[in-house]
Amino acid sequence: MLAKSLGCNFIEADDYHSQANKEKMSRAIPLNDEDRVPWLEALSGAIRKYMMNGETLTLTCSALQNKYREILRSADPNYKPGNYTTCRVKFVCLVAPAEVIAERIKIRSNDGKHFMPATLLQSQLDLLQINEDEQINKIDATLKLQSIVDSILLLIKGLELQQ
Ligand SMILES: Nc1ncnc2c1ncn2[C@@H]1O[C@H](COP(=O)(O)OP(=O)(O)O)[C@@H](O)[C@H]1O
Ligand SMILES: O=C(O)[C@H](O)[C@@H](O)[C@H](O)[C@H](O)COP(=O)(O)O
Repeated sequence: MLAKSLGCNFIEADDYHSQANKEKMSRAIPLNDEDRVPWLEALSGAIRKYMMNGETLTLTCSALQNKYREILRSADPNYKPGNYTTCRVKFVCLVAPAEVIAERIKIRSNDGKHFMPATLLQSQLDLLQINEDEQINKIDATLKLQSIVDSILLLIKGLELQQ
């Protein structure tokens, strides 16, 4: 929905997972850094391709830790580690109580449309870490989808005004 509103490209990060990663998650085994790094590097390469073409991209991704987000930020060839404000890769964190996320994952995996079981949620929440200095905006993910999209569009407008 956000990509449609922006008229831009869209990537769902799960589509970049190897078959081995998907199988591991479907067996309820959390990924480790060795599994994640090639996946994040492939995503970073995709971001860079769009950026170099002067195109905008919306990416939905569980980039749980700053070290993972750093790989995505490095898609910007001018990015200097830690220079979050000038980096052209921006993050928005969708926040919801664990019970809400668990319920949504359950519904989704019961539909048989996704490899991720609800039992993996706790390991994801344990890893999730956002540092204050990254200044990542948080949006309430319990809102209606249209309100979430509108809030992100407002944030993007704010960022554009700063430049
Ligand atoms: N704001 C929302 N309100 C109600 N249901 C939602 C909302 N956002 C996502 N969902 C539902 O939750 C499930 C997981 O959403 P999804 O976009 O696949 O999340 P993620 O990719 O972050 O795990 C989907 O079935 C989706 O329809
Ligand atoms: O780093 C990881 O452990 C995985 O990449 C993992 O985050 C997975 O991709 C999603 O959690 C499942 O997909 P959804 O984001 O669609 O729930």
